[in-house]
Amino acid sequence: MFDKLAWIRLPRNVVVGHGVIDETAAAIDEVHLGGTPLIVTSPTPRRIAGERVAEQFEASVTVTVETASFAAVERVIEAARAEEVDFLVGVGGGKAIDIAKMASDELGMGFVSVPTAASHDGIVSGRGSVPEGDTRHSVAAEPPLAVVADTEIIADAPWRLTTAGCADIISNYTAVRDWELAHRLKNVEYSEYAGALSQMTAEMLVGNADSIKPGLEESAWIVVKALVSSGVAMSIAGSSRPASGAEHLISHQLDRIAPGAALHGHQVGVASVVTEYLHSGSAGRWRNVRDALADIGAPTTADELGITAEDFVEAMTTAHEIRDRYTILGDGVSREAAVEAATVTGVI
Ligand SMILES: NC(=O)C1=CN([C@@H]2O[C@H](COP(=O)(O)OP(=O)(O)OC[C@H]3O[C@@H](n4cnc5c(N)ncnc54)[C@H](O)[C@@H]3O)[C@@H](O)[C@H]2O)C=CC1
Ligand SMILES: O=C(CO)COP(=O)(O)O
Ligand SMILES: [Zn+2]
Repeated sequence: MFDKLAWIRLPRNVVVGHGVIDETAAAIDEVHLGGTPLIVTSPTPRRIAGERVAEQFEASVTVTVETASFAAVERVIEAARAEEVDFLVGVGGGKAIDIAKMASDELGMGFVSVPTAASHDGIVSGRGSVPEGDTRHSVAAEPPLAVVADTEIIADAPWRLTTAGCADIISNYTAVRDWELAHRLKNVEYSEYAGALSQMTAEMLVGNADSIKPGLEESAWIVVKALVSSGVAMSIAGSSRPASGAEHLISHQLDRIAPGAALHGHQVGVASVVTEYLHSGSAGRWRNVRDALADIGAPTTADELGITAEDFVEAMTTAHEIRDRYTILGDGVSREAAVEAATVTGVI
């Protein structure tokens, strides 16, 4: 019997442009979501965008979250049930959006994604990324029915959030290499479409690096398009594999070892310099990854991340334990190999 199944869930409305925050209710109405929204946001995005979304509805409820955790997801679920809302809107960075999409999944309610920063490629994906104890889960979550990305708001956000989003995209190079490796060595299911889309997204972003500059709304436009494209690759794959390999495992480990030190995108970018070195050696493409990061002004060293050499090496040597995801880290790199890779690449 033919037993393959592809169930690809994509957003129906993706609205990107200047001032489109004020079209949020219209974009929601078009996908036939009605009633009272629960707006899931964090303090700054609430002020910048959450209130502008809320005022487009007769009634709404807002919950403010601070961290990506299962406890925060539970709190949102309880609020949604207590207030008898009809659908959820995530307004903010990656954490608020992840919490909203995971709560929506549990509640069986529609989800709408309103990113206020181009800092991560989870704005479209049907995945949530949450730490728990010693592990980091990549869980299936409700993909957005609509995405509303206001380039005016996103261009006004601190520039480092945009360079983090670029670095999250640049890390697709190594994520795809890890995925191909896992396919060859461990027979992990691989989608050529998703792999090619993810890699092409990184290539296009790097090709447009000259147009990605602070203060240009055009930059927000280019980066949001890339983040959407990368999220679609994850939806096609049905996993975060096209956009998350060993560099993400190292970053997730850094979140545990040095919490709050740097943005997710910046961490995965620096980590991808060393994982590219592990893939292709000293003559390989790690310089291209480093130069692409440097061109858009993202960190290329542990020091620029605010992370000590010791912590970075510890993250490299323990990252394989965080999740059952085969990558170039195999069953663990030795301390000597980690120090060598991080030193040759100038990361430490
Ligand atoms: N589910 C998925 O497929 C993916 C999930 N992620 C997750 O997303 C998270 C990283 O997302 P980030 O956005 O980097 O972190 P974040 O959500 O913590 O946002 C970073 C900071 O920027 C603030 N912020 C957002 N918009 C702003 C604006 N316009 N002006 C001023 N401040 C603003 C936020 O309030 C927060 O303090 C991680 O937890 C990561 O694992 C990342 C990529 C993909
Ligand atoms: O950050 C991601 C893609 O950029 C996905 O992270 P996870 O693999 O933890 O879901
Ligand atoms: Zn990421």
